Amino acid sequence: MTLVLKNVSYSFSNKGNENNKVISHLTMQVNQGEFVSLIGKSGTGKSTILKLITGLLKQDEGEILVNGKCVSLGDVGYMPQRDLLLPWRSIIDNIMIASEFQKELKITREEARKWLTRVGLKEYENAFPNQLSGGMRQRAAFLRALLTDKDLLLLDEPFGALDALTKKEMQAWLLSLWQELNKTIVFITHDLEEACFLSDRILLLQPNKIIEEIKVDLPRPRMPKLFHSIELVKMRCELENRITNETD
Ligand SMILES: Nc1ncnc2c1ncn2[C@@H]1O[C@H](COP(=O)(O)OP(=O)(O)OP(=O)(O)O)[C@@H](O)[C@H]1O
Repeated sequence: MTLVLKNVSYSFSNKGNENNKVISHLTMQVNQGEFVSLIGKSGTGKSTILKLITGLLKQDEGEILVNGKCVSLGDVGYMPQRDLLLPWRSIIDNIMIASEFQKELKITREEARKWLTRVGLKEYENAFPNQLSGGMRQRAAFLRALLTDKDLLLLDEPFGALDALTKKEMQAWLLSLWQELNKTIVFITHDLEEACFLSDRILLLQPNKIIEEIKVDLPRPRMPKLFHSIELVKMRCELENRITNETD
């Protein structure tokens, strides 16, 4: 599974107005099995890029190809920034929803329960989304995205609403699953440490719409103790400088 964006531009309104372009001549590639994070200040267009990849939005110009073919809605696994759990279905039924539509990777209720246990939601399988905290809903939505049979997963700040400890657990868990399930992941985050810890590459979107690439050469498998390593701390500082310098 290779994702390619070639010369992609998008404006929300006044189409064709150069000054209003949210995405301008963006070219990027994500290779099979890669973990790539998109970072950048608020409003630089990160979520818009994911919506373009899913097919929820259609680019004004350029091409978006998965394995050489144009993407259409439903080709990729997507966890949007707002969780979008179905309010009338219990948590376990929300998790099971993908299984109802896909041929491969069908999971049984028993398996779904095991997954819920792994994300600390065992007691909530029969609860409804409005009975859960923001962080719990986020974990359920994350699980739902993960348990699709799609090779490409687009995750928009999946751990944004989690407390620091749960977040560290979920990050380590995501890495082990990413390897186990051989997924390709595009991940949005504002947490620079998280981007360093998880990614093979980081794409930094600057407000001037230039995209910078940073390779993360930290060895794998990565364990939480890596957060305290000099290499990761240095990389985090460098990213922060690159983000702040841009507007200086
Ligand atoms: N539905 C919309 N209609 C009009 N403009 C929009 C819409 N959604 C986003 N925008 C604008 O497009 C730009 C990019 O938004 P986007 O949500 O992609 O940024 P982001 O980098 O993901 O931000 P954040 O980090 O805050 O989530 C912003 O200026 C935003 O105001």
